[in-house]
Amino acid sequence: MIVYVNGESHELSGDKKVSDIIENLGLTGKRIAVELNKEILPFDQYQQYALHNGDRLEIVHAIGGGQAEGMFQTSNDSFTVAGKAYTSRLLVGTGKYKDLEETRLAIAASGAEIVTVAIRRTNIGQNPGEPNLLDVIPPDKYTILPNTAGCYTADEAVRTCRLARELLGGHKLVKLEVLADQKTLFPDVAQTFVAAELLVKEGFDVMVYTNDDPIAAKRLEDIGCVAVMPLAAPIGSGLGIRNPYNILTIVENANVPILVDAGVGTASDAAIAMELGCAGVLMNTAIAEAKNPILMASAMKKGIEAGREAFLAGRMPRKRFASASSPIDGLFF
Ligand SMILES: CC(=O)[C@@H](O)[C@H](O)COP(=O)(O)O
Repeated sequence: MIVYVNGESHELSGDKKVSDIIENLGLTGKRIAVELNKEILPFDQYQQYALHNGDRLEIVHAIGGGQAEGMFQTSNDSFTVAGKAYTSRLLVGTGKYKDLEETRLAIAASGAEIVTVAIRRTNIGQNPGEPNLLDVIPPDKYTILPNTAGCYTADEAVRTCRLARELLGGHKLVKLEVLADQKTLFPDVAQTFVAAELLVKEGFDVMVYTNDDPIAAKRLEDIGCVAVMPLAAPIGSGLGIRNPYNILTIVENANVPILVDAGVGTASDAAIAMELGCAGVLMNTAIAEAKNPILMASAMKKGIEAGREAFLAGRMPRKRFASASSPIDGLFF
C-alpha cells in the first residue's frame, strides 16, 4: 500500500494498523491529521483503523524547525502547578454529560490532563457497585482534581477534601470552592479564606475558586494556595469573561498560576482568558451542554491554544485612528 506523508509517498507492504504506520514513520507524539481513502478519520480514534492492500492513507503533520515549529509552540509550553508540569492548559469538569462514554470522549477530545470531579456528587469509589467515573478517567492517565462543589461552609469543604484524600490514596491536590448561595453560585469568599487556611495547614495543595476580585485573589495566594481561579461569570452561565480588566489585574499581581474557572460559554471566551495571560481555563458546562460536546471540547482546546499563542506573540497596540496597511511614502503615482 502507498502511504502519503505530507504529500511524499512511502511504499509499505502487508496489512497494518494506522498506529503501526505512525510508529514506523517516527510520527508518534506529533500533531497529525489522517485521511483514509479520502475520508478524514476521527482524531481520537485513527490509531485503531486497520489498513489493507489498495488502501490510500494520507498523513499530514507539523514540520519541525523554523516557522512551522513556531506554529506549534504551545505543545512545548507547559505550566506548573504543585510541582508538576502540564502541557494542556485546558482543565475540564465531569458533570452534566449524557453518560460516561460521552464524558470519556469529550475529555479525550479536549486534550485535558487535569480533570476535576465533584466528590459529593460523583462516584469515585464511595458507592461500590455503581458506575465509577475513574473507569473512564483513569488516574494513571489524568491528574484527578477533587473539588468541593456543593459545599456552603468551610467545614463542609474541608471534610470533603479529607474524604477525597482517603478515596484517592493520599492525594493532596484539590479544588476548593465554597459557595455562598444557590442562585448565583458565587463564592463565599470569607468561608473560602477559612477553608484555604485550614487545608494549606493540613498539607493540601489548594487550587481555589474565587470571584474576580484582585484583593481576594492576592489574599488566597498569600495563604499559600498553589493556584487561584477567578470566575469568568457565574458557574454554568456561559456568559464569558464579564470583567477582563479585573482578570488582568489578578494576573499581573500574581506569583502563582491564575486560571479562569467557570462561566465560559464558547471557544472565544477561552481564547480571551488566555490572551489576558491566564495560565489556563477550567470549564465544564460549555462543553457538556454544547449540542455536540465532543466537537466543542476540540474547539475549546484550539481556543486555549490560539489564545495562548496570541498572548505569547504580543498583541498590537489598540489605536484610535487608522494606519494604512501598505507604506504611504514614495508613491509610484
Ligand atoms: C466543574 C467545576 O468545578 C465547576 O464548579 C466549575 O466552576 C465550572 O464552571 P462552568 O460549568 O461554568 O464551566
